Amino acid sequence: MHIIDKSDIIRWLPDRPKDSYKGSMGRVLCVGGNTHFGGAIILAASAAVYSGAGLTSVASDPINLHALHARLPEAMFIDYQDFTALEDAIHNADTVLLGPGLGRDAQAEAIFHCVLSAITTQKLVLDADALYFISQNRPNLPQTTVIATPHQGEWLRLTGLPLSESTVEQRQQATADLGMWVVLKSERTEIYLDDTVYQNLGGNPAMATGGMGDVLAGMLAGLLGQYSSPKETVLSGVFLHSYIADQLALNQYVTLPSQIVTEIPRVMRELLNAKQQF
Ligand SMILES: NC(=O)C1=CN([C@@H]2O[C@H](COP(=O)(O)OP(=O)(O)OC[C@H]3O[C@@H](n4cnc5c(N)ncnc54)[C@H](OP(=O)(O)O)[C@@H]3O)[C@@H](O)[C@H]2O)[C@@H](O)CC1
Ligand SMILES: Nc1ncnc2c1ncn2[C@@H]1O[C@H](COP(=O)(O)OP(=O)(O)O)[C@@H](O)[C@H]1O
Ligand SMILES: [Mg+2]
Repeated sequence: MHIIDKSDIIRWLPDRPKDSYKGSMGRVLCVGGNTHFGGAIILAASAAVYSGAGLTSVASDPINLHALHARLPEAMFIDYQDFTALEDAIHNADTVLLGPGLGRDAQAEAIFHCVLSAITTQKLVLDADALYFISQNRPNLPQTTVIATPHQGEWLRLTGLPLSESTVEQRQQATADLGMWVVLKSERTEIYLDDTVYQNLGGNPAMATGGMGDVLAGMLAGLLGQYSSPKETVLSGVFLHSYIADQLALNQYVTLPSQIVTEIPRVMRELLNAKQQF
């Protein structure tokens, strides 16, 4: 098992090219947020925007429209019940995040299948209720980069393997069977990328707050359109999420997911400055 190394993260950080424009910095679509869990998709979309994504859209229940725009006017909005608009939005994106706050009812299931079948080349991040539907239905996945971000409960539901009573080799095999890259979240998050496994040593108990995983999923989606290597992106996103949380925990008893979001641009700048000093 490899340990994620800060010097690699710094080296991999993309310089924002001088001729960058919004269309070249990643087009992200975040799908989720039912009438109860709008906060989950708003946090994820905020994390994508603050991670530097050029264009971010949210496909959600219309009840979340005003809250989204009050928090994040940078995001565009689609009613996720309008499948024609949803499919168009997927085809206009280069990365899709599916699951935070989606729910598990029949409407959520229909949206889940609509997104899976509309994906062509888009990279796909699956979290929360999208992972629930994967574990229930075992659908065919699109032939593109697919990244799942389960917590231990979601991992158990997906694979039947309790984290504490399984070996790395068993988890590697289970990941290969799933046919996705897996970010297995815990206090020592493990990242399963094909035949290589990484561990992230960052993170702390001040992160034990609802919405913290939604922010990680949004960061991964936001970064995927900016890095050239998806593997480096996943490792960088996991590292940055916990690195920011560890900085905040020096002065805070608890860290709010939205506080991680607002720190992302500053910390990425700090690490980019370190890269440019070499
Ligand atoms: N602001 C919002 O709108 C927010 C909305 N959210 C949305 O809520 C929806 C449901 O998501 P979920 O994660 O709460 O539910 P689920 O998938 O059933 O997992 C819980 C089960 O797993 C188990 N478990 C074991 N180990 C665990 C671990 N380390 N971490 C966590 N769980 C662990 C756990 O065991 P227990 O705690 O009961 O012992 C329990 O049996 C989803 O749409 C999500 O996006 C959230 O994102 C928060 C912010
Ligand atoms: N004690 C802890 N130590 C390190 N990281 C933690 C701790 N508690 C939570 N986290 C991190 O917070 C995130 C929680 O994700 P998740 O359970 O999906 O949250 P939510 O669904 O509420 O958004 C993961 O990235 C996990 O690694
Ligand atoms: Mg979660």
